[in-house]
Amino acid sequence: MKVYSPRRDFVIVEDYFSDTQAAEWLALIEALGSDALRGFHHPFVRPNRFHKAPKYPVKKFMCLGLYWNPEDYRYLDRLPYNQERPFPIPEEMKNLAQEILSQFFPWHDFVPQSVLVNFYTKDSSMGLHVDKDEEDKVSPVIGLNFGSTCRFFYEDEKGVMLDIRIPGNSIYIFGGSARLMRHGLGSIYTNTLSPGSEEFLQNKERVNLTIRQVFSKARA
Ligand SMILES: O=C(O)CCC(=O)C(=O)O
Ligand SMILES: [Fe+2]
Repeated sequence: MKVYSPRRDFVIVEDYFSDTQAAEWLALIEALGSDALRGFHHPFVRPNRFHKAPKYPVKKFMCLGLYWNPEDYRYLDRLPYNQERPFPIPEEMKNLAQEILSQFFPWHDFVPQSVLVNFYTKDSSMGLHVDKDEEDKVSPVIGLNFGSTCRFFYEDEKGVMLDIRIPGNSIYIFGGSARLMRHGLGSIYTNTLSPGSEEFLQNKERVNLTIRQVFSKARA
């Protein structure tokens, strides 16, 4: 494992997952993602003044727990396109989040309420943005990364945009003074699949999960 902080309150842990662990997480994501009603889909996004037929920036997407609606940026209990309830966040993923925080980030009462799963391919990227659709804007965001390495842009303490490479089998956490930093995704590098993902992902594919607390007070 290699632990480092590109800026204050932004922690990256490379080689966090072994190849067997990565394969187990990817098998779980594939199983959930292949469900026709609640699994991966390409979300609708609203036309805007620049794009008559905009596309969501990743190939496919799903949520566990609360659904983040890419159309209006709100969190929902049910999928807006078929009124199903999303899959709940698996217990082992909730436990993983607690374990990650206890090891690498000083935060105690984190309640995972939504997991956004983004599936990137060679044409995917994600523009600079701030994760600010959560009512709770202080609980950290935990990212799990599998597959290809990507270029990750982030804002430092002075507001300067910098970039780093985020490989598969790594995690990142941003909270505290980094919780509202701007960030975005650039290119995905070729021939960088991390060990354990070969069975599930092709060259230039990447899966990212972000585990979030959405509401300020845990909901029953
Ligand atoms: O893919 C990533 O690492 C980040 C995704 C992201 O920024 C988001 O879903 O808000
Ligand atoms: Fe984000």
